[in-house]
Amino acid sequence: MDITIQPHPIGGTVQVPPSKSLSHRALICAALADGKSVLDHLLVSEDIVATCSVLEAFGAKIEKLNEDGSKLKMIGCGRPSADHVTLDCHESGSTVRFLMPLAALDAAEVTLTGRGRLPKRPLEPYRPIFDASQINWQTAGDDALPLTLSGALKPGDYTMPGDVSSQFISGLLFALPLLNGPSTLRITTALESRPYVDLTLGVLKYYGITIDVSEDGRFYAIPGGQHYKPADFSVEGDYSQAAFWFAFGVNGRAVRCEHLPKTSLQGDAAIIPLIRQMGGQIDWQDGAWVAKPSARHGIDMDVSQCPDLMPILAVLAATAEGRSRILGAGRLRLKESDRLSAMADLLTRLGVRVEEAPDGMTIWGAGQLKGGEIDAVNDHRIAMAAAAASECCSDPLTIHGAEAVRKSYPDFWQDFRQNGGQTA
Ligand SMILES: O=C(O)C1=C[C@@H](OP(=O)(O)O)[C@@H](O)[C@H](O)C1
Ligand SMILES: C=C(OP(=O)(O)O)C(=O)O
Repeated sequence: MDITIQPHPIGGTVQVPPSKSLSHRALICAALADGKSVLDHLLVSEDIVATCSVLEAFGAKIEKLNEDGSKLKMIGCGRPSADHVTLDCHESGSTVRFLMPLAALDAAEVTLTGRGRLPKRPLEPYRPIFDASQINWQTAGDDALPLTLSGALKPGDYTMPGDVSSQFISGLLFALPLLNGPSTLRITTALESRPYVDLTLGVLKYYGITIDVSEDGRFYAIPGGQHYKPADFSVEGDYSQAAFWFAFGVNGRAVRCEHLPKTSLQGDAAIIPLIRQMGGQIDWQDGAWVAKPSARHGIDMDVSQCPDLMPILAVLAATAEGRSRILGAGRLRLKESDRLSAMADLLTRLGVRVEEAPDGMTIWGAGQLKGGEIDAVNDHRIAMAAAAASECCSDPLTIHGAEAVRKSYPDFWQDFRQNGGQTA
């Protein structure tokens, strides 16, 4: 789907969609509990559909309690039991990494498949752990999806790099407590995207799972024989998605983002101090964050703990005065697209001077951007960052592949239009 945007200031009030990360976690924990949990204000998007379909293949039962499925009753299955099934993880890195250890919990044979770029995104950090459990790991020879696993995950003392994806750590934290003995997990590098592991620990605790973690987040002691306890859960708004609206607000007219808590375990809440550090105005007003039109200057930003913010931070840098540097972004090349090269290409096409590096980029603020055509490269965050950039374009901007937003924010273009976006 192509969308052509006539540049126009964006402003108004937005109901921020539910957190994708928390929606995945609440669904998984409720599915592993032995009993009924009511989950409310869940995100409804392609990635969440993927997680729900795998959880149902594990034996969980899902009953929608409203039309779009944002409220549902989960009848948990306790321990997953999936044998000789194919688990379609769509394009969701969270789904495949969170659920792979659970799929290998018992001596089952399961095949995991993926779509788009998912088969190319790393899975090998799990390989030594699965090999240690004598789990048979069968692919077409490139460690990628489709992947067939058979065998049973065993308790043990495991190690894992912390600079590929935090999702591998979360995946082990979901599964290891269910084993019949204790395990430990030691992170062998710096831990990046650590807030996501903290998010996992928080939801696990809410569902009755206890894990001891060291101060630096690089050592986990996981008692076995634990049971998830059913619990109702209501999902808070998504700071990763709110970030796009904050950019609209500081570059256009004021934007009020509702359904966000003032503080959150979500790592992308870092967008607020980052915008303020640039000189942008964002205030907590009557129970919501309000981003207001405000000039900004360039800054240096380390995104190693908040990688999903990189696309919108690149746009905020391009529309600020002076130079900005984005650092700690090497892992952005491993997402739904190579986001570093995608954003360097997008901004260059819009007339911005960008210097790309292996793990980041330098951006010279251009104030006003040119119009033109860009490709969302099948990446929801690139599509939404392009929309944010369009607000500062002198001419219309056409986005090819704008439908990519359905992965995490299916109503994005509707919300965009409702807040002043002019699209053809
Ligand atoms: O655990 C999660 O919910 C996520 C972790 C992050 O991945 P990495 O840990 O690979 O950075 C992030 O990019 C992704 O959108 C969601
Ligand atoms: C990378 C993302 O998600 P996932 O890893 O779950 O595909 C994202 O939402 O930007």
